[in-house]
Amino acid sequence: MSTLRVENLTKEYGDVTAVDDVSFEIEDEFVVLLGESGAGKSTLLRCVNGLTEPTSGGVYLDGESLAGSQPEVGMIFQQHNLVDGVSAYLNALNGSLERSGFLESLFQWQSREDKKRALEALETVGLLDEAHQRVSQMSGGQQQRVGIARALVQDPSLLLADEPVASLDPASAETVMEYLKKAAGLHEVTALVSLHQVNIAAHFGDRFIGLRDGQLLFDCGPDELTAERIDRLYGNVETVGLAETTRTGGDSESRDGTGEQADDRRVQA
Ligand SMILES: Nc1ncnc2c1ncn2[C@@H]1O[C@H](COP(=O)(O)OP(=O)(O)OP(=O)(O)O)[C@@H](O)[C@H]1O
Repeated sequence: MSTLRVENLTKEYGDVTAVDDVSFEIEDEFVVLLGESGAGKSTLLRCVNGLTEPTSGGVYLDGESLAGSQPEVGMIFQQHNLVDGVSAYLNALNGSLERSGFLESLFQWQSREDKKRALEALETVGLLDEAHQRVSQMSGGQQQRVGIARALVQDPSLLLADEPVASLDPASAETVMEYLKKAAGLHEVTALVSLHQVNIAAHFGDRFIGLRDGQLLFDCGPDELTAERIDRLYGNVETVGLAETTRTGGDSESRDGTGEQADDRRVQA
């Protein structure tokens, strides 16, 4: 397990501050990054995996600065980023490219260990029987599971996923999230996953970081993911029908240091 520390991270694009002085630390958890479109989720994840250079602040994995692309960081994208014309197995095996190198991957010089890892990763996401099927013949959910397998083959200590289920129907989205959470647990990786579906987030997250206009609005556990917090994040739009009124009587504190009390409505998973 690894510790990810994001410290005063800021990313500006001209006049737009996409990520605004965000700090948090996560360890051994499955953390969901919530926020509406444009809140800065993708930019934050891209800064963490080195695809985007922050304007200021830093990102550290186990105390080491994460600048530039890092093999310890596995990334799952919304659009799979798979090679359509080849099998699920070869796509999964491609994850080893991040560790071994381009030539080895091009000539399929991956080690026996890598090949074993690719099959194990496909088994983790329930696709061992489909290992030799072309990705282009698979459903969107299956393709995303291949994307998870590929990230696992990279043997990361930190798993990032940017809206991994945004383009899937609700049932497939649940299935993919189940496999993603299982994979993170089995491989003991810290995971940071951006989602905009609050109900799915509430079902799977161990912890929730809310971003609004690039700023950290809350950082809380499942008991503190209240409808009021979600309303503030989305402006009363997305929570219609999601929030149930339940009286908790709890007095838990938020982790964002505001000392704010959890209100008495919680989002139902
Ligand atoms: N390469 C870029 N150049 C200029 N502005 C950008 C760039 N990338 C993001 N932005 C801006 O930064 C802000 C945050 O965008 P970002 O994509 O990180 O948000 P998001 O929460 O991931 O939203 P979405 O889910 O729609 O991608 C937005 O105002 C966006 O227009």
